[in-house]
Amino acid sequence: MPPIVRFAPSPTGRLHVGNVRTALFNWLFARRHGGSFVLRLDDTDRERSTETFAQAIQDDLRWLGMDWDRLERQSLRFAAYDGARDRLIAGRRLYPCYETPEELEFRRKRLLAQGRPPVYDRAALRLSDADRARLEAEGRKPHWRFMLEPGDVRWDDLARGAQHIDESSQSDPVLIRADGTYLYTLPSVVDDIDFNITHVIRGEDHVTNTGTQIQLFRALGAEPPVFAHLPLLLGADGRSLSKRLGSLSLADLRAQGIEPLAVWALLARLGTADPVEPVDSLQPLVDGVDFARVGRAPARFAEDELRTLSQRTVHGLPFAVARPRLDDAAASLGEAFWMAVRGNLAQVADAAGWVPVVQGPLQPMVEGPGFLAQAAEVLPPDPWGDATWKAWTAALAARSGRKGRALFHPLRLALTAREQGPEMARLLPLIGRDRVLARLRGETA
Ligand SMILES: Nc1ncnc2c1ncn2[C@@H]1O[C@H](COP(=O)(O)OP(=O)(O)OP(=O)(O)O)[C@@H](O)[C@H]1O
Repeated sequence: MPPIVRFAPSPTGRLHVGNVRTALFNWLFARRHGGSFVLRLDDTDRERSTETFAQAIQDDLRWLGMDWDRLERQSLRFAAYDGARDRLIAGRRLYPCYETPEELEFRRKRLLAQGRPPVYDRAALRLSDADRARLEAEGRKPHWRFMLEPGDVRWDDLARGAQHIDESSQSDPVLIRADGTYLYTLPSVVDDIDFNITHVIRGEDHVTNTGTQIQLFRALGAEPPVFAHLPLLLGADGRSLSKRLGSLSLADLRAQGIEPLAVWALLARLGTADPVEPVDSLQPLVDGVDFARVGRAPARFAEDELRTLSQRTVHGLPFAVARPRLDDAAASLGEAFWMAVRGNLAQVADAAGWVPVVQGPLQPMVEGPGFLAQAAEVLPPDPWGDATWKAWTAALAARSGRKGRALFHPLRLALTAREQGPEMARLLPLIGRDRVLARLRGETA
């Protein structure tokens, strides 16, 4: 059966590179195995989630070139969560509790003082109907706990290997707060069941919830999915990343002109057994995705590494990939122009800077006129091609007696008005004979 995976960010900020790494592992896994990818917006927290962030997350993922087969929003699914809640209550797996945070804290401290684990004692289960009625009459609202079954919960994690959590040492988790709002666990499991998620691929921040979630899947009559928990990505300083703090956002990288393929190449390979190297399509990353090759230590994200990789990516970027991001003038010059200039660009947008060199107008930089007049005299006739530059400079060397830098540099200055740049052999036919002649005469052309 083809896998169905999901990426489930909360729209409480812009995506950071850590979120993106988890997103792209999901996407790569789905594409590698012919499966599908669900984007699920965890927007049940109405105070912190915003529509602007929900849109921004989609924009950021689209900028990366990531598509999704299905989009879901938790805020539209409360009926499903309420249904699951009612089934759990009917099955006596969800029970109301009335303790205040202060009472719980007091009990926790007392247990610790006695040298016992601070596990919730299920006192609420011993309340009679009359006790509950009295508490409610006092104005107390219940929060709801999920009754864990004792013993080990085991799963084979695709990234971490065999795992187990002893649920006897855990407090029954609260699934619904006293104000009636759901914590993360129940909506997430209900969605995973309803969307037939086969593989939950996410950050290690969720490992500790997994035992409870597996029990919840079973309590709701479903088989748990396969899990893969990947190490969290850290900042270069070793600090954790957070959407709410705005750390290392994809939006910033985009504004800096970072190449999306470089983001993929770095995040898919960082901290794995495979070398980080530029790619010119997603295919090698799709083919190579393998959670067993991801190291167990948290990887650190270094922006300068990304910048270097981004430049190397641009240098090898096929025209078809670059074209949609070129301005009209650069795009209209076609593949030959792109192939000539790409090796000299820090980012795709910089191609625009080379358009006047090819198309004019350009004020040439000319040294004394004698040499350039000789150059004009031996300029080969049309048609021009890849070999023209070599033929021309050979003839000019013979004519002028110059060689090396003294031969080539004045030509580059006259024809491009720059000290450095793309190979002249490639630029020359793009500039064209008439414009070359004018520039050799020192005219703006
Ligand atoms: N540093 C990280 N490295 C890798 N994955 C991460 C990292 N931080 C979060 N994730 C993953 O991103 C997905 C979305 O999580 P979530 O929306 O809670 O992100 P968050 O950055 O932790 O959010 P917030 O800062 O708003 O709490 C989850 O699968 C989570 O495991």
